[in-house]
Amino acid sequence: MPTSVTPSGQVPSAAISAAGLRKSYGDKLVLDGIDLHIPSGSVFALLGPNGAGKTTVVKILSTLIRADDGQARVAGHDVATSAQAVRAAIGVTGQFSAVDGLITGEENMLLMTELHHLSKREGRQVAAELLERFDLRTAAKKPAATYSGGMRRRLDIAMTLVGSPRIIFLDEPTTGLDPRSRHAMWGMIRELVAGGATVFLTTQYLDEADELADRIAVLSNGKIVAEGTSDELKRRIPGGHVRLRFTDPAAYRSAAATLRDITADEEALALRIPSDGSQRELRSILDWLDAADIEADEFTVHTPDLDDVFFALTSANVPAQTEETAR
Ligand SMILES: Nc1ncnc2c1ncn2[C@@H]1O[C@H](COP(=O)(O)OP(=O)(O)OP(=O)(O)O)[C@@H](O)[C@H]1O
Repeated sequence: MPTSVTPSGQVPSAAISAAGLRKSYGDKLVLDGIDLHIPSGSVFALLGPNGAGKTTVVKILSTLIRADDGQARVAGHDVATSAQAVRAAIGVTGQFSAVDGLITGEENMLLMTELHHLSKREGRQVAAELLERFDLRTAAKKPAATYSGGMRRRLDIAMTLVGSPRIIFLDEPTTGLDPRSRHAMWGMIRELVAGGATVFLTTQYLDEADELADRIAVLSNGKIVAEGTSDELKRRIPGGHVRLRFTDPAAYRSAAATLRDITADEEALALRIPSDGSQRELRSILDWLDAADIEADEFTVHTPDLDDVFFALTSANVPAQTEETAR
């Protein structure tokens, strides 16, 4: 759901904004001019293949490293000149967890409450509430080293929430989790947003961005090559088609000879007919097959998904887009 306008018709303030961020490591240009505008209370997903620079963006925005060039503001503060104010407003869970495996989940939480200068009583209360909320109450007295990957990740996020940050960076929050834990994590992220937080998520998983994000940016070769809602991104690339599959090679050959504008896959005995998947087009394809007396064993409709978008946009053959077309 796009969140560019609130129900009252106002444009929400940006929780995170950036202009022209650049970063190199030695000769390697990692970020080549990144612009961002992320409204408060929304989920933004930065999507990109391994090594695209996602963590580097998170590190710059969370003041862990400095950009070589460009500006960024988080919670209204400049990351370069007001790093302390930025840190006070954000929570970050990264690929390198803050969880100490040698102490219990509860002790990890209490340590965090001390870092946030909460009183002992308040600290115990906040820790207990968060352990309960993240389904860790029964495991609270066990060393974190004995936790599963999903439990560890939940503890990590619970620790991040101790200071009630309004802006939360989640760097690949579900990498390595099993499907059940991933879905549980998605539920928790939705709860954070329902509570008013802004979430900046990095992920390699397209379904995760599709599920959670109001807006998605695709990072490739140091640039944002596309940005929009999941539906907007899917509309930008062709790829919709109807797939006909045959079991009888003679029927396949006869159909392949009769139909025009198709792509044939001889090995799979399958034909692809370009289509936008609309009811009108599907009806005319079916009429057309009937008229030609073609009976396929399988008829499937394929609409472009985020996978198609991702592969189309991050393929090495696709030239970088201009600012105008990428927005
Ligand atoms: N401290 C560093 N010194 C040198 N190169 C670095 C450093 N940190 C990151 N890089 C390089 O910068 C590039 C981007 O790294 P980054 O971790 O931001 O990518 P990513 O998109 O988060 O990847 P992944 O999904 O694998 O975590 C990579 O090629 C990486 O090797």
